[in-house]
Amino acid sequence: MAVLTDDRKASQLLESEPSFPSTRDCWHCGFERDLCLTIVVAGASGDLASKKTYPALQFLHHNGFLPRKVAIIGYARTQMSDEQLRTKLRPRLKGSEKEVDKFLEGCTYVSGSYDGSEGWQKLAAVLEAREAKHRGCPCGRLYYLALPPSVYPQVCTGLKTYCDGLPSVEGSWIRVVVEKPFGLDLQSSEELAEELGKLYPESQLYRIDHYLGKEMVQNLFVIRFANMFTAPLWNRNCISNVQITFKEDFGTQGRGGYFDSFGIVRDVIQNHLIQLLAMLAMEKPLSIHPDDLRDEKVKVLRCIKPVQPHNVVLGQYTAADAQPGYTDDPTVPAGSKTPTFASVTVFIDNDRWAGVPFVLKAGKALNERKAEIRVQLRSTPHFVFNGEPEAMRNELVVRLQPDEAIYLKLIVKKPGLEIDTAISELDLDYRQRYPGVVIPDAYPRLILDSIRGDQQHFVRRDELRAAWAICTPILHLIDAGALPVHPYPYGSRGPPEADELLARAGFVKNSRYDWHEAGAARL
Ligand SMILES: NC(=O)C1=CN([C@@H]2O[C@H](COP(=O)(O)OP(=O)(O)OC[C@H]3O[C@@H](n4cnc5c(N)ncnc54)[C@H](OP(=O)(O)O)[C@@H]3O)[C@@H](O)[C@H]2O)C=CC1
Ligand SMILES: O=C1O[C@H](COP(=O)(O)O)[C@@H](O)[C@H](O)[C@H]1O
Repeated sequence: MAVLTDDRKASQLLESEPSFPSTRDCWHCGFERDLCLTIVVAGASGDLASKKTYPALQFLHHNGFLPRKVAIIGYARTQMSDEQLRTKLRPRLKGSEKEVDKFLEGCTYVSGSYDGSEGWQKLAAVLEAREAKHRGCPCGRLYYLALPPSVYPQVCTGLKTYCDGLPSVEGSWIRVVVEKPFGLDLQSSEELAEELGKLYPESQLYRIDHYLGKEMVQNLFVIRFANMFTAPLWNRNCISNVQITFKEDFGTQGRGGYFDSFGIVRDVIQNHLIQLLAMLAMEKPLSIHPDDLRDEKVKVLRCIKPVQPHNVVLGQYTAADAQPGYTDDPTVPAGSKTPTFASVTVFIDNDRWAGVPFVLKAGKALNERKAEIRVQLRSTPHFVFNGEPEAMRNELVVRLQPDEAIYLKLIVKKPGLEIDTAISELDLDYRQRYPGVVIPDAYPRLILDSIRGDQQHFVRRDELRAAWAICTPILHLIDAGALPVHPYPYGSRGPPEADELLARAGFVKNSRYDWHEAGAARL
């Protein structure tokens, strides 16, 4: 129970109890209509909160995905009034002024420290007062930590100690949402998990990896297990190699100070790309129950041996075409060797995948922004047609972004009188196939899942452990400066050594593939 020492403050807080003046019925929420939901955004004054958390909440609110009895309370150390918070958030929110105002009316702010008790007591008083007004209703409290992980233990201790007093109404719950990075290596991640685990059981912890909230990542599960044609192909007999690629066409843009202590392997590969790998390679789960799915992800991740140094290429971007190099960023320490590019090949030691290279590639300041999965099949044996048989390979590409698409490169007869071959494609372009359909961003989906209590797209502790186990030895070598970091110009495809690694993985690039936008002249 909260202890509030100052009665005057308590009555003020009670008077200012917020709620959304939403008239929209929450018909498709999938949770109790009566739920009194309070979302606490800890770290509300920060970047993540204003860039991602609040806009995602506004999206859910605007589209009727939040229950009617909902309030959003920001909490952070910065002294700010409710109105100042609203002014700060306003430019980040979308929609008409009326809609934005409606959302912001339900957003209030409490300031307090993360390590003391006073702020948490104030917050607890607000929560309890609000829930008392809705006596008899089940209450949900979503504690969203938009904060650096270094303060998670303090914040969770404060929340647990002072803000754990839920009314005893059936269906009431408390959930804690945390953001990566979850540690710097296996040991520090385990220590953090241990500390949080003492305060909140796994069932209450929602670890966000926002790639799991992307449309095409969730689609992977369906493509793999709802289609008959994928099942017989999805193994070492048919698949030659797999590439999972993340590319950004911009550098650290002033975030270099943060990035420099992590590097691209911790920033993108250990989490997002390994999660994609698990979704791509796991066995079919018993059911779509979150734990059945996560059990399978853990199993496949545990079959992956730690990354070997000879299977790694690292890079760091340098200035080119008036674009600054990584170390030109004033927030980056001079002479830093932190990789902004990495390509790593891993192998899955199980019956399905033994010997198939999975190349995980991530880089900043490259030639394009793109995230995709490329499954390259083996060449057809005894190729009786003209052309280079090695290069005539089927490829299934799942493009996560930009512009979601799935295409299968297919060998066809080149139209005409001769029997000649060409590579064409079966092409599912989401913009064309689903015109006008808005594909929601990852954050609204994941926040909605956490409100619904669905942990399917959140990282379980044993998954996290398995992912760190794959990357930790190589990270220690990188940290020790024991691996070469190749320079690559800003805006290029990365260091050429990465293409050599890809070639060693058996990838064959077919230079004859000639893609035309729909409607343009074809072969
Ligand atoms: N629905 C749609 O929108 C469709 C679009 N297309 C488009 O057609 C174009 C060609 O498609 P696709 O063949 O799949 O993709 P790309 O030609 O872009 O790339 C194919 C693969 O080859 C690699 N690669 C590229 N250049 C080299 C190189 N010089 N040496 C070694 N490897 C290289 C790429 O790596 P890396 O990514 O690291 O450069 C990637 O793994 C793309 O722009 C694609 O978006 C095709 C079909 C459908
Ligand atoms: O987690 C991170 O992801 C972003 C890329 O996310 P996306 O949804 O825009 O693809 C990346 O820029 C950032 O460095 C990393 O920390």
